[in-house]
Amino acid sequence: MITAERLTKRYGDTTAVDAIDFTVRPGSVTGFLGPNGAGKSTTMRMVMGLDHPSGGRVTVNGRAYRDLPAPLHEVGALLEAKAIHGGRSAYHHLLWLAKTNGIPRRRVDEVIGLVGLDAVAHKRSGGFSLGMGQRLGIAAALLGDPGVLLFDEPVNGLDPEGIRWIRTLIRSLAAEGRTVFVSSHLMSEMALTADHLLVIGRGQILADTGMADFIARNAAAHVRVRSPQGGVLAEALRERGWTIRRDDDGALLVEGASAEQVGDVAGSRGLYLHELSVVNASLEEAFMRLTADSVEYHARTDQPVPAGV
Ligand SMILES: Nc1ncnc2c1ncn2[C@@H]1O[C@H](COP(=O)(O)OP(=O)(O)OP(=O)(O)O)[C@@H](O)[C@H]1O
Repeated sequence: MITAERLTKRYGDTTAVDAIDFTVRPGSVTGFLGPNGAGKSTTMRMVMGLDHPSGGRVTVNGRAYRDLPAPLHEVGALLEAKAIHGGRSAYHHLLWLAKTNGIPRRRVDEVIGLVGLDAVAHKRSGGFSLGMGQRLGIAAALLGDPGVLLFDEPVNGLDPEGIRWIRTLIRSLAAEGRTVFVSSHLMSEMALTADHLLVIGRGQILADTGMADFIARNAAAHVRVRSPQGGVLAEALRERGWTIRRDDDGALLVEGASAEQVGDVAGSRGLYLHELSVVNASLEEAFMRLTADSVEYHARTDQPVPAGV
């Protein structure tokens, strides 16, 4: 369990983390979402004792990181760009970590097998691909068999096979009853991985809720309809009081109506339809709506359709 109470971090005039309270619970994957610069990495670094809070506190299983008697057995983390001595092999890097933390040598072989690095374990890690480097970082995080795990952008730069592997691993760690806290900018991936979400914007918690609940509250399903007479159809739909937007390919996105209602309006005007479907709300849409005010720089791409198109 990870608990933050009034956790604060200031860098000069910047308040990176602003008196936040949250609890990350065992047995499920908690996703940590927020725009660039929201304070995710800073929060994770404070959990791992790499940054000192300016105020408040954060604990792992009730203790601050520096007070944990055997930290590697309590919490493991894959943070951004791990500094690993490139001249060392994966095996020797892990063995050195194990020795300095009183972990038996056989556990090194175990974690190497677990992350699938057996074939390259004795090669210099300096020549590792991004994916192999991530696997090595995860092996190090798992070395002490900790009950709490943090992953900061674990799928950054990975190929689809690597992404799927990490997703399966993260889900299985939570299924074993561990506390798993993971940040990612890949919304589609987060939607498949996390059960619970903690959303941060400008250093403050914007949402702390279950995945399904978050999407239902912050985004609505809509109807997508495509017609060769799109302009006439848009006008007819707008007359019914529904909000219409135009998708990149010219399709109309209708909010507040069912597919049947949209089809009936088209039918009553004798308009042809080339497509009519319900689009379920996505995590990405919910995230964009919730954090719109927390993003420092953003471009509008989804403009309402002007009247008369
Ligand atoms: N060492 C530092 N010195 C000064 N400012 C910092 C430092 N680390 C982070 N910040 C600032 O704190 C804020 C939060 O940064 P942080 O890296 O925690 O955000 P993040 O949510 O992880 O962003 P990203 O998604 O881009 O990785 C930003 O405004 C950042 O510029």
